[in-house]
Amino acid sequence: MARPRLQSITDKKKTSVFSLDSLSAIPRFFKEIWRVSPKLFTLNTFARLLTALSPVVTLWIGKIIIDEIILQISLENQDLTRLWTFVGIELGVVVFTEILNRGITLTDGLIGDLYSNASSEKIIRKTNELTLEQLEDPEFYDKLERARQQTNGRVNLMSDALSQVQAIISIVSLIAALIYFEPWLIVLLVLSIIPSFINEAKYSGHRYSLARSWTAERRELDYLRYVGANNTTAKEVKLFGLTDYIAQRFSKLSHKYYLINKNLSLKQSLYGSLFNILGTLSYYGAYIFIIIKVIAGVLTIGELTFLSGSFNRLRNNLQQFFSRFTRISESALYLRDYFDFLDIPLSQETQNPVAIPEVIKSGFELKDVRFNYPGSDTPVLEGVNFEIKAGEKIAFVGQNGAGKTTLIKLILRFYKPTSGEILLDGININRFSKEEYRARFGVIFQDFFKYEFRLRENIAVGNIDEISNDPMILDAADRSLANQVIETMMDGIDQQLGRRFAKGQELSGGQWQKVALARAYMKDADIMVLDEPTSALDAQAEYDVFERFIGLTKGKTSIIISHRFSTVRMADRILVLQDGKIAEIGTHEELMENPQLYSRLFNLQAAGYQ
Ligand SMILES: Nc1ncnc2c1ncn2[C@@H]1O[C@H](COP(=O)(O)OP(=O)(O)OP(=O)(O)O)[C@@H](O)[C@H]1O
Repeated sequence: MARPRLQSITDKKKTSVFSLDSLSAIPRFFKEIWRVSPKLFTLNTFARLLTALSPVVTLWIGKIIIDEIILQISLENQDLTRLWTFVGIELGVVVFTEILNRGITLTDGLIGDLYSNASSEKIIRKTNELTLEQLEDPEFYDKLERARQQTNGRVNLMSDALSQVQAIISIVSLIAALIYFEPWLIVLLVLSIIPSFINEAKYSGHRYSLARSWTAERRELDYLRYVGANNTTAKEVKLFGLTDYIAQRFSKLSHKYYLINKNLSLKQSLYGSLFNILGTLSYYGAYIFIIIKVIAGVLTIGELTFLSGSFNRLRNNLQQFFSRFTRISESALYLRDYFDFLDIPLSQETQNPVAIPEVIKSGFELKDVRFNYPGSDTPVLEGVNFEIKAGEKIAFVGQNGAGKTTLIKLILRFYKPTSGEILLDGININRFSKEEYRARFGVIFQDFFKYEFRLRENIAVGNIDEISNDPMILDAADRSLANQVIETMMDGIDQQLGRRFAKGQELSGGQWQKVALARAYMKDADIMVLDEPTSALDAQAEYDVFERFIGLTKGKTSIIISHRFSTVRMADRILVLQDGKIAEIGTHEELMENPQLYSRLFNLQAAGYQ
């Protein structure tokens, strides 16, 4: 828990000037909103400007009407034309304002929806631009988390900020009217509002600091919620009776947050109510002041209603203005998180990339490759030297944690070696455009993702441009044996998979693996990388899959990771990794002749089958 505490201290520093500092993100925010829909935004702003003047106009008409009524009562020959005209005008203004208000609510909602969709899309796109290294870093992850949150907050921020502009116009017009009659009332008003504003500002700053310093814990809470209430974990949770454990862990942590938050809320409301009473007292002070003036004959009854109405409106408007201001500053802090996330610098794209050879001639060469995962001092790979010849099928074997998948991640450029280099046809792979380089690979990972989309999509993700190319998808399915899965589906290739959505069909582990393997066949890749592609397959399916694989990928460079030696032995050469170093390398026969790790592990597995 050391990190959050430290974070909250630094955040406090940051938020002490929060109200002005955070507002710097607002202009960019409005630019984004404008881009989402210039038409709706213009309509919305225009409607707000018009409604902003309605309070002072209706109060002023009200004053004229009351004075006119009093005048007409005192006359013998009454002429009510003027009176009814103003009543009519007031009605017109009220109806028009109501229509405008409806329009504002409608456009607020529409712009909000568009903006929230656009910002979610931006987050998805930005996430893709980040490296695995950045995404695995908890600090980056927290940023992502904070950017993802508050999507609704950002929408409210928009209507708050626009309402603020509207409020300023109303306030200025009401102030002008008050100054015209009684400038003193303004002084009284400002004095009564300021303490309440300071209170609001102070506590919303604290609230943000708290929320921010709890990002990591909130992530934990989300995770506990996911583990405790999820169809994929339900089996284990029930079997191991984990509900109480998870619920208690959740409630302990969430209650801690609740208590701190409650404390803040209590203080904020306590002081808030006190300062509100001050505002009410000031209103009555002003009211008495105006009544005395009316009795003294300085002001008319119409002016009394106008002034007391204006004063009250102004007080409410100012109070809302200030509390909205603090709300805006608070939301703007979250907005800054969102922009911070969008502005995370991307790792340098390869400058002046070298063209990738059309046909791979000599293959890969790893020269003295060493690697530690970022933030860790433990070497995962040490002094790794070997070649993968063009067209060769090489298998990586070794015990759990030996570094096999890591080696693949380096070859695929998810990470850069800490030292040493990886060459393709003699050129350092970092010199190729990352996108073009990766496009040459057909890959299935050990921890492939089960997209709860249609079966078609689950295969086409290997080459998403071909999502509508049924022959290609079916062909890839044939190669990976996923055709057997398609045959059993009610909706065939368009079967929804998983249980999350309606009509979804869950697959068995092996069926999922066949579907995922088809992704690697979705393009005519030069290099195939299969990281434990058959671990969930039955013995017959595994044999069939590999027999096909060998036949279909003749002449293609392939890397296979497997713990099954029956599979591994089909490779041209086998690289045995042990604790991040190459222990042995050679053909199956060569390695079997040496009484080392490979032959020991092979015999161990073979003995298990006897
Ligand atoms: N993202 C990561 N961050 C930090 N360490 C990692 C990460 N991924 C793997 N490691 C560590 O690197 C080492 C090698 O892991 P790797 O996944 O390459 O092993 P492997 O040989 O593929 O194992 P397995 O047979 O179990 O799949 C392990 O000690 C693991 O703890």
